[in-house]
Amino acid sequence: MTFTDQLRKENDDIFQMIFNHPFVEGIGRGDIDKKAIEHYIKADFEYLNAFMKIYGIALAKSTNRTDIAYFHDKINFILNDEIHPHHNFCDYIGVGYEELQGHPLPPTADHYIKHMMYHAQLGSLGEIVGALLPCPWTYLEIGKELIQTYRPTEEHPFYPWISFYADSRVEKTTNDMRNLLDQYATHISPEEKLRIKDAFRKSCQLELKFWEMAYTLEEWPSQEKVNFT
Ligand SMILES: Cc1ncc(CO)c(N)n1
Repeated sequence: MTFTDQLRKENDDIFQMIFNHPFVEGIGRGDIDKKAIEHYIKADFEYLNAFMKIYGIALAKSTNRTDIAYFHDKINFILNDEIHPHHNFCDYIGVGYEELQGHPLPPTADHYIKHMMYHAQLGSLGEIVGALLPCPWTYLEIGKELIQTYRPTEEHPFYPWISFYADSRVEKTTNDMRNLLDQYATHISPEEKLRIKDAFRKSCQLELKFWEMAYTLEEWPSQEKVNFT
């Protein structure tokens, strides 16, 4: 069993909770509260901005051209391709994408990006990848699960979203990241492996909580804004 097989197995409890989350099931059924989608997009636009910055840090810590090219491609993928599932949600709720950009992050999304940033700033390349990997991996499996369970056709309102994440490009992103981490894990200490496991599990938990954040329209206790950067 590879290191990432082991990570997947040890976190199967969370993966199953994600598949059974009412927001995720709502994508499959084709009905989600419009306010929840709006909340999701507002947070996810900023989340993906943070994700690209972390790819940039991973790129800076890379030691060979293969890894540099990988992170470069992934930034491009978020910038130019991952806007499509967002547009699918925006079209469904009838709100322009621009209106949903530049909003402060609710607590869970704020926590998630700071968790990734922590490993990016203080950890090894392995730790960064451990924190990033649940992002494509959970979405790939959500896409596949939804296809299997709901067999959506092109008439399904979220067909573009579901087929985007079930697609071979997201599968390749996940597999490339897994290969990178599996190779990395062949020459690290048991302590570092534990740090990577911790980073990976927390990201899985925060993926689940991100859906819950959108579903419950989570906000800070006081909405009074501080300066948002
Ligand atoms: C929170 C979150 N996790 C994963 C993805 C997939 O890239 C996303 N768009 N947002």
